[in-house]
Amino acid sequence: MAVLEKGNITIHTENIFPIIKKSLYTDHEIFLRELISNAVDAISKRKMAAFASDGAQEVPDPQITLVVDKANKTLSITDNGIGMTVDEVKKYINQVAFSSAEEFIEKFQKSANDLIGHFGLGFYSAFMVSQKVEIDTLSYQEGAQAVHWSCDGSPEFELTDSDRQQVGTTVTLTLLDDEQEYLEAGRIRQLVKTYSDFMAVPIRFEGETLNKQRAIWKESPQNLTKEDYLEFYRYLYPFQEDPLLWVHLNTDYPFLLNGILYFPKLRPDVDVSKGQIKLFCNQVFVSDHCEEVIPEFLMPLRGVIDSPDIPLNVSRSALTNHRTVRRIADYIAKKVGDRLKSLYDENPEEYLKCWEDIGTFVKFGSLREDKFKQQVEDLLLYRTTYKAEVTEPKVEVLTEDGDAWSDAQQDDGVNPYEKEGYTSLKRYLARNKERHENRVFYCTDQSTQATYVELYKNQGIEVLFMDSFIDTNYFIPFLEKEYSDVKFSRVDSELDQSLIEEDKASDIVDPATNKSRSEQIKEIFEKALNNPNINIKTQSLKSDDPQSTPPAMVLLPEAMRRLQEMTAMMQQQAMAFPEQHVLAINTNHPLIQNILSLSQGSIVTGSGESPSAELAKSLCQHVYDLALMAQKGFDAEGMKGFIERSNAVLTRLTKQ
Ligand SMILES: Nc1ncnc2c1ncn2[C@@H]1O[C@H](COP(=O)(O)OP(=O)(O)OP(=O)(O)O)[C@@H](O)[C@H]1O
Repeated sequence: MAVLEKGNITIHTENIFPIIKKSLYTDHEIFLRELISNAVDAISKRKMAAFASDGAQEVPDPQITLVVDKANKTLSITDNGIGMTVDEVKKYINQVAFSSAEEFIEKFQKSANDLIGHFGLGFYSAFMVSQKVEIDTLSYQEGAQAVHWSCDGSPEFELTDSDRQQVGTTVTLTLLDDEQEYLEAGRIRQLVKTYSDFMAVPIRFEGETLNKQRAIWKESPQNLTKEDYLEFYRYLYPFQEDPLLWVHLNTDYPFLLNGILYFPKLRPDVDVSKGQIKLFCNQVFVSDHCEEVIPEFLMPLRGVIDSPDIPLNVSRSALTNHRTVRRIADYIAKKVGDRLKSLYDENPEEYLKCWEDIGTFVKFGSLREDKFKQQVEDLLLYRTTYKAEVTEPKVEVLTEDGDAWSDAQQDDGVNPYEKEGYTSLKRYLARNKERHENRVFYCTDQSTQATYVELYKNQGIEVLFMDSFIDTNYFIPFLEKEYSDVKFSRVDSELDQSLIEEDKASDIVDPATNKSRSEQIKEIFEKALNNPNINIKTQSLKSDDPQSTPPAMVLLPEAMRRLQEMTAMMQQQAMAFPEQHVLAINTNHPLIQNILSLSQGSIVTGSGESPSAELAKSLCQHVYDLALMAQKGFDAEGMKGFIERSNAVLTRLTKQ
């Protein structure tokens, strides 16, 4: 074996080997990713060369083979790629590879462990785990001489002839004593799965192919089926529910970017602050966390993004401010918005199916990013008490920026979302302009606010259900800021003028006391409840059938309730029922009128109140209990009291 050359590798840093070995401590495992990537590159170069020679050269099926030799403590990576000539080894290994390693180390030393992918150390990363690295290679070029390069981790190398017959390269690592884990089959499999799963060349080890190879995000969306996307998702996130929808990113200008982002079905126990999107660079896995590249509000998404234009050897903080990265983030947000818009326009059924799950996400995005908000503004849906009937005439919406609605109209002229009981805010406001301009009535809890909703519905007033956490705590205040004329009132905050009529009871004055009936009712209740925190108001609810309206309702004024909600949220507690609240007594209701008569008919005796006055008092209490129950239900103590009082009332009523 002729020694072709012995020499020193030219390096400028004192000696990079100790640095490679020690400083890159945490990430030793990436050596395999780097060597496999080189092998894949060599294979595609060979393909290109064959292509250029118009098929004059035959190219074998591409393959990378990993072999472990435990006795000799070696791990080798063999490819049937382009190979290297002596001159190429001298140039690419001794010079190029080293100088890029040097550059990398310089950067690395500056930003320590902060680098996102530890990319670009390339071939020399092999020295992190090896006491000796050998290259055995034969170039594809005709008449090339196979060469053997060997280096023991000092800047000295040796280059000799080799008797290799097959075109390609084998890199053999004699592992350091404390790096023996890389002789374990399980570890090798795990590394290939993690980093090189989507490399387009089969990676063979102990008789099997370890990698999946197919990177569908690099393929054209036209060639992919729904099943392809689902299968890929299930592969990336096994044992998870299927995603709701996905966006295929595919651009080559002004940066190269491919990827697929999925909207998962969010489970409450998933921590969405930790991104689950995988970052790749030319199909090589880089990181599970790419918070710096993805806009924060897109963090709940899953999937893959792959871009060689994301700089990987800068610190994470530098990455956030990097111009290309910011543009990529904007691009991704825009594409997500576009996808939602097209689904909204083209497939209302599918959009609605997803809405309950993606609604929070879309709202959060709107809160966070103005551009995104503008994009999805008209796609935000609210469940409503209004339901468009197919026979109804089309609602004309006059919005400043045109009728964004028309695209979603269907043949029958009825908005498909309204047919299903959903509306946009714009449509709600337009529809109710005549009756309550710029007022939105909403409900946050369908069961505890059912009485109120019913009351509004019966009077033909439309109520929106805004019952998610984000609605009550963030989104309503946000919408009020955005649309400064619009005010939101929860159905139980006050009784809108349109629900009440002139209180006849206030006109009827009792000559004996000089008090109106309303004042008397108020007094009876005040006395019976004897609680200064309850502000009693008398009002007359509009209805053709007063018996069907509630006799009394507990009201929590909007501003006061919101303040309490906010305080509770900041203290991370559930909001306690406000001590101070309004009790609106419906003077129109027969029960209230009966209580008044009962109370007036009572004779005050010397020893206290007459039985009918006492009954009236108990009934007042009962009316209040029922109003409270309709508002919030009872706690244990409240329930006990309520049952006791109810039994007492019933006993009294059945006494005769
Ligand atoms: N298996 C191989 N077959 C053929 N040539 C190789 C092989 N491995 C390395 N080389 C050559 O050595 C050069 C240096 O490799 P190295 O991995 O250090 O850097 P790189 O691949 O050019 O860049 P990167 O920093 O992205 O890894 C390569 O550009 C290539 O020309």
